Amino acid sequence: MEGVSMEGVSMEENIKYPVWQTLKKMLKYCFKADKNIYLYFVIFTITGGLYPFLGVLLPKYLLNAISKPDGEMKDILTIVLIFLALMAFFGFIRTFIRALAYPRISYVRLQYLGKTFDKMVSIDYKYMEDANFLEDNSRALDSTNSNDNGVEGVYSRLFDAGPVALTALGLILFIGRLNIWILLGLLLNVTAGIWVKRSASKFLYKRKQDVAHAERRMRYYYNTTHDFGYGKDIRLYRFQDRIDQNYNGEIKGYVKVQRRIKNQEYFIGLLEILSFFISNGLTYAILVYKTVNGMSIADFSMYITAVTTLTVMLATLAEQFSFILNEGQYVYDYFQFIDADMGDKEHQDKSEKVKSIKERETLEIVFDNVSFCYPGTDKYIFKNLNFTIHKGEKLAIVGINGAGKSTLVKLMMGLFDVTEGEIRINGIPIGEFNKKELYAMFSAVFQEINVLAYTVKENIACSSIDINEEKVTNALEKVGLKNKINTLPKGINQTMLKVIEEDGVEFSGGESQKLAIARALYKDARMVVMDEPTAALDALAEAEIYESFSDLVEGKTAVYISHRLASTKFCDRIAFFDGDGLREYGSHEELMDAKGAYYNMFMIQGKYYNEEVAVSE
Ligand SMILES: Nc1ncnc2c1ncn2[C@@H]1O[C@H](COP(=O)(O)OP(=O)(O)OP(=O)(O)O)[C@@H](O)[C@H]1O
Repeated sequence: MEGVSMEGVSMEENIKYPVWQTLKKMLKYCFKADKNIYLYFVIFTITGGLYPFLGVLLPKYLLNAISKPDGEMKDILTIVLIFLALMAFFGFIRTFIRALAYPRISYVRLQYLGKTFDKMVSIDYKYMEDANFLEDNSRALDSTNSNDNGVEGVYSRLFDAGPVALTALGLILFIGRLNIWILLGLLLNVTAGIWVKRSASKFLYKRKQDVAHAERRMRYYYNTTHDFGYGKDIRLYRFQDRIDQNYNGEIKGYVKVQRRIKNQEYFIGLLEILSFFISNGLTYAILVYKTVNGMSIADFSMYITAVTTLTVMLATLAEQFSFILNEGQYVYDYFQFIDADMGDKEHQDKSEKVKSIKERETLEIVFDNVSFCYPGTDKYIFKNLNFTIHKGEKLAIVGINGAGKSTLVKLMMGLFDVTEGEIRINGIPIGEFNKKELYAMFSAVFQEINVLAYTVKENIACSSIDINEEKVTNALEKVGLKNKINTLPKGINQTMLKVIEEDGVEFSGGESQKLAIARALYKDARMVVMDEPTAALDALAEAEIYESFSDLVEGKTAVYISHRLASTKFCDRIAFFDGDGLREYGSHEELMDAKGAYYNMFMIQGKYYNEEVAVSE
């Protein structure tokens, strides 16, 4: 695929792209999405294309009527009225059709935007944790975000270009019959205009990485100062000065990029002015010469209006054409982005080979000589890791911060691909599963909880159809949220968050965590993965979850990551990770007897609990 590196999905700074192919694709897409736009285009082109001719012809007819020796006021008025009536008629239709078509064009653009949503939620997870991913693709993504640029900009300009092109064509034939040099002068002017705009845009496109980089950094300051979440830390730790200081540095960087772009535009803009002078000089010289040699004043006036109108039309056409060329580039990036396989395409050959395991079969997961570094880094989080999570086993994963506990579960669930080695689920390498099937095997609760602006029951069932309300209520009861739900006016039908509905309910951190556990319970997948699921819970709620843990994971293989070592007691085995990988593995009793790293950590944590208990006693 031209210009796109599949691995990093970063666009090369290649400013060539297949314009016609891109436009053809856009036109086909528009036809599929809304055929009426084509009908409107035809009417708009005819009415809008004829309209300017009225302005060109009016002066000639008027001057002829006025200069007639026996000319009457009545004739002049009739001419004016006929022209005005025709102008009003064409003008009205043109404006009316445009008003009908534009919302439809916006609708088509929103369909493109919807496709980016689909894409973003189905591409491999590894892209979501890649800091450069959004930056590399920002122009492709932005191309669906505005009414003025990108997809909608190109459609609007194509729509508007119809009448302009029709008028220009008529006037070219009209003026061409009089004198070909006037036309050539005008064409020189237009070509220079297109060239100037295209050069400026190419330069801007080449700098797009710099611009996106500078904008991302600027946006960071906007987000941190506007996000309530940062408000407390910024005030209490006096981050204001630091923010000011850094922001001022960023502005300088941003302005530097903008200045380079504007300087370039300025220099090439001077050439455009030069071509304008040449073209206009030529036109006036030829028309004056012709009038001196016998052409009537009425014709002089008509040709001057025709040339002026054609100049405006060609300039508009040039502007539209350059705009389409320039913005089309971002639409091309958009298509490249949508069409690129980022793990979201079902492969014919792969789906034939796709393996699956029996419906309710309990899972066994084997890490076979697994090594892993995050994409774009060379630091190994694991090297030659070997261990097995047996069928039905409850494994606690504990260890120091940054040891790779969360990374381990991300690998196990296929969110990242291993760098070396293999992970197998019931003997099948995870790469051979269909991604949807793989994700369906896990009920997971993560450290970060994401509540969506849907109803409580939709947040738990993760669907809006076929919700088993009894199952929802049971899950809520098991995680201790029943009382909370009973206080909500609409119960499980209450919308969450205030982003969409004003009466949306906001849960506390702990309540959201309980909701996430309820979601995992409802999913009832074959394996349960809990990554710090009780970090935000109070001691009572935590104890309740601990007590009901066996019930929650009954008959399933389960992995429980926690810094609270008390949680390890209800697990069958413990895997202790330090910065160098898996350090200790065994049951709680075995590891305590071994008096190693786990024993030390357990004793240190226990010491403070015991002291606290002693003090309170
Ligand atoms: N997307 C990422 N890209 C690059 N490095 C990452 C990424 N996510 C995590 N890391 C790094 O991987 C290492 C392991 O992180 P991980 O979150 O797995 O540790 P953890 O054991 O779960 O830590 P904690 O106990 O603090 O939650 C850390 O050094 C972290 O900085």
